[in-house]
Amino acid sequence: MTTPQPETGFPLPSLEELQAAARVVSLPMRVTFRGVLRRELMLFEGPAGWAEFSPFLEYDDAEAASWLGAAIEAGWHGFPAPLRTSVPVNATVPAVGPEDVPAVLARYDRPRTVKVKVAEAGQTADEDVLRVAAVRDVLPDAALRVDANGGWDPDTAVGVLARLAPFGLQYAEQPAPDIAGLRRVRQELRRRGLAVPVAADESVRKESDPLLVARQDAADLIVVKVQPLGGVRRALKIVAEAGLPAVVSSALDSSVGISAGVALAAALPDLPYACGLGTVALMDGDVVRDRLVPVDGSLPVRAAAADPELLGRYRAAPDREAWWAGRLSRTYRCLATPQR
Ligand SMILES: O=C(O)CCC(=O)C1=CC=C[C@@H](O)[C@@H]1C(=O)O
Ligand SMILES: [Mg+2]
Repeated sequence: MTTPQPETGFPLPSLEELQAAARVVSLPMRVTFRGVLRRELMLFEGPAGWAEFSPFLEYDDAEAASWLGAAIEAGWHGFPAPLRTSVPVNATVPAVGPEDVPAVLARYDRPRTVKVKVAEAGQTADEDVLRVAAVRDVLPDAALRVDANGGWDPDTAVGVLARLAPFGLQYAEQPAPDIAGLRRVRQELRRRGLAVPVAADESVRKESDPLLVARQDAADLIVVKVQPLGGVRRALKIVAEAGLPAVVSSALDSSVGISAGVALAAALPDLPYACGLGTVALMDGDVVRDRLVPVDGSLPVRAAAADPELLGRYRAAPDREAWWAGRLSRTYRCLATPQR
């Protein structure tokens, strides 16, 4: 172990130790999400438990560094003590056609909250409205939220949210690409008397300063994800410093990564919203036998250990293992010698 790193706040195992503990898998999805039908990820078996390192393939090494910090926390240091034994989660509906909405929702056991993806590239506002309407038809009493992933400009966001507001929206996640856009959407929604709170996701996890959105009063709440924010402890600190309500969400992880999200949700002093941690239900394969799939709208707070047979079944092809080994070495260097 090294001395505590400024980036992570805790010592790092050596690269050789990480390499020896690493496995790479490719998990099939049931439905396209973020444009992918397979989720590739690296797992480590560390002394404190199983850990996931799964930055999306297009991320560069500098962006992936905080994801590796989160995995090292999970595998080598463990999580802070939980304050609760289960956490409420939302169902997630990808940008599917309205006819596919009932089948997606059927994968979830009694959801009370649903997040619906909107503003998908190549789709129209009418498609968003039809998708949200289809969810409302199936679940008349559920809390509904939408996630635009920054896909609208501020004017479009306000226009489409005005059409979606009558369905009853708990909040709109990242309705515009940047902090200035979020501020404008928030102000304009208020001016028009539309009671749709604005949540920041990419404007927290992709900004060099995750607190900027709170300081600039650009959102009503923040979405926090363990891997991009560098671990459970760092995410807890960001939430405390932001002073805004937080929603814990996934990065489309296997059950191992989801267990870290659950650990964060379990350790937050306040958990006012259901967590976006139900995404294992969208996957067709997992590395854990007792998968962290929501039951009766919630997940238990517990660790998740990868199973040797499943690791073998979903083992990635040799060229992909080599790619991940290269990414691990480069990302480790970024983490051990931070630029900032
Ligand atoms: O929050 C949820 O309900 C599920 C997780 C989720 O939506 C996401 C997971 C992974 C990558 C992101 O594009 C996406 C998000 O934007 O929140
Ligand atoms: Mg989001």
